[in-house]
Amino acid sequence: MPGKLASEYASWKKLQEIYDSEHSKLVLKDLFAQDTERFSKFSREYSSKDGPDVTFLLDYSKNLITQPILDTLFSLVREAEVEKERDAMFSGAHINTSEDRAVLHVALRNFGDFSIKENGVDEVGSVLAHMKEFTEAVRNGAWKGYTGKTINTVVNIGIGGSDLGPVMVTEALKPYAKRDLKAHFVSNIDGTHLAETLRECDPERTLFIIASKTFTTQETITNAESAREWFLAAAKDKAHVAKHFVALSTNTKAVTAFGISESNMFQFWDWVGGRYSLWSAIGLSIALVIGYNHFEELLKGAHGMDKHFKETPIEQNLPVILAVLGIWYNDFYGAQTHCLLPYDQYLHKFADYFQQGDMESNGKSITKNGQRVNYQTGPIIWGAAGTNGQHSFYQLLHQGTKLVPTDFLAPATTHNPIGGSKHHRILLSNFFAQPEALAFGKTEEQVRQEVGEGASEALVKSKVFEGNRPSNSIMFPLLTPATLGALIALYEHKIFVQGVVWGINSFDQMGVELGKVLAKNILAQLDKPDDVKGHDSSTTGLIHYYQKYRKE
Ligand SMILES: O=P(O)(O)OC[C@H]1O[C@H](O)[C@H](O)[C@@H](O)[C@@H]1O
Repeated sequence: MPGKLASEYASWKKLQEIYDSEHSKLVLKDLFAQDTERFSKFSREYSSKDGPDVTFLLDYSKNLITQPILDTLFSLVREAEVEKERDAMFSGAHINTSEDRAVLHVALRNFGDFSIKENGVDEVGSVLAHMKEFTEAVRNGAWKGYTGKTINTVVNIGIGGSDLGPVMVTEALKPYAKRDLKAHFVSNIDGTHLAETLRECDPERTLFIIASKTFTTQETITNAESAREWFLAAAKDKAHVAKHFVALSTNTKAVTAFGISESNMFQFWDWVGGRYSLWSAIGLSIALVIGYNHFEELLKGAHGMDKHFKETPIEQNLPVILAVLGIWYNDFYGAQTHCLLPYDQYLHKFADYFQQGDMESNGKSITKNGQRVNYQTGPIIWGAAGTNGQHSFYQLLHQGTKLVPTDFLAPATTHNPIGGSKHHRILLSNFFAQPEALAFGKTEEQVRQEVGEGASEALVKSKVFEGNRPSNSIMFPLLTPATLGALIALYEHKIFVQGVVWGINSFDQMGVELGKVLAKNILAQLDKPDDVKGHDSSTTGLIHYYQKYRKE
């Protein structure tokens, strides 16, 4: 039942018993040796039923599980009524209870399959049409700047969900990009971010996209105001702002008060969470860079995964499978983190994106019913594009004291087959080798044979790989817009399933508020040492140090 403590479910208790009595016997080397069918039992191929072709393989055989463990994890999902909650989400029920909101990113990419009732859902099509018309005009040069020149640079000003999705996707889909349209993303309030970006912009040919769901975010509004000042220093006349500034927001009043007319505004709705918003008007920079048709493919790829999630029985449901494996490590093995390792340079922002997607969704400790959880919720998400990580943090993955469950992702084919795909074969050999090394390690006996007689015991021990470190591998033919859409939706729904099992609300973000309030108070005290009041001695000391050394 949504909001119930997960530890009260019978299957949770059973999982604890299984863990206590069996975990020392769960050794991947033995599990594979005992069952030659393990890969075919614990891997699944996804294929989209309609829409653009999407297919990928999820291999979860290198996990510390047996069929009975998996079955108990699926029972947990049933006990937590995940399917009921999923259907409630898809129907438009207000499952974001603390904010009394629906959660309908699936409505942004619904191509007629789900009937959803909520205010604004019937406007999705017209906003998409507006995005299509606008992006085509900018890309084909019909949209002109204030001196009659075409746009060659877009600057998306936004933060959090109004930044990370567009950044990650435009990077991931660069092969589809219009190369003569440069895209920049300014998020940080640090003036350096905007200043360094503006150095590369021509006011006559730059389009600023002010992306903010609330249109009250301090960083975004301050950056937008400074960008407008920079623009007006060249353009002089405020009337020219209309040709160079557009807004993506739910807050029409604040947008028009900023000086952007409603006709230059792309609307979305309060049922779109910031970290689930790249599918909405927030994706305008994506559509500008890769073209509207490719943006639509991205949406369709995600929609295919939505249908899979909505219609597939729990045992074959890929987001559910990823979710329960995560719960197994997080709550029974005590793993603190989850690592995302795409072996694809284009996906180099994938982990950054899901840091917000997962940690802002499931980094909660109070259930929907107001109880403190007595188990771990959302993991710390981190990662990097392969093979870079191998030369930095993989040491800890292989021989450190922490259990780090990992997801490896890779395309079979590269968009850049330089050297007859020589690079790609080397990349993939690493993608295959790392999970193998993590799972099966290297025994002391093997090390002894290698180092020969006379090697010190310490040296021998230091070269042993214990193995038994779990991972998932996801492989797809090529990173296309639709494939990326499906992969993002796969992880979104995984996060959803985990949130329901843990009984928390994955769709609010109360934890970001306190710091914002304190910063506002401190900002008003920064000028004079005498103004610094009401803080602990550490905070006071830090502010005084700043006041001693600051230069305007
Ligand atoms: O889009 P905005 O309203 O400007 O919000 C930008 C971001 O700021 C907030 O602090 C939230 O924690 C994020 O979920 C959100 O994506």
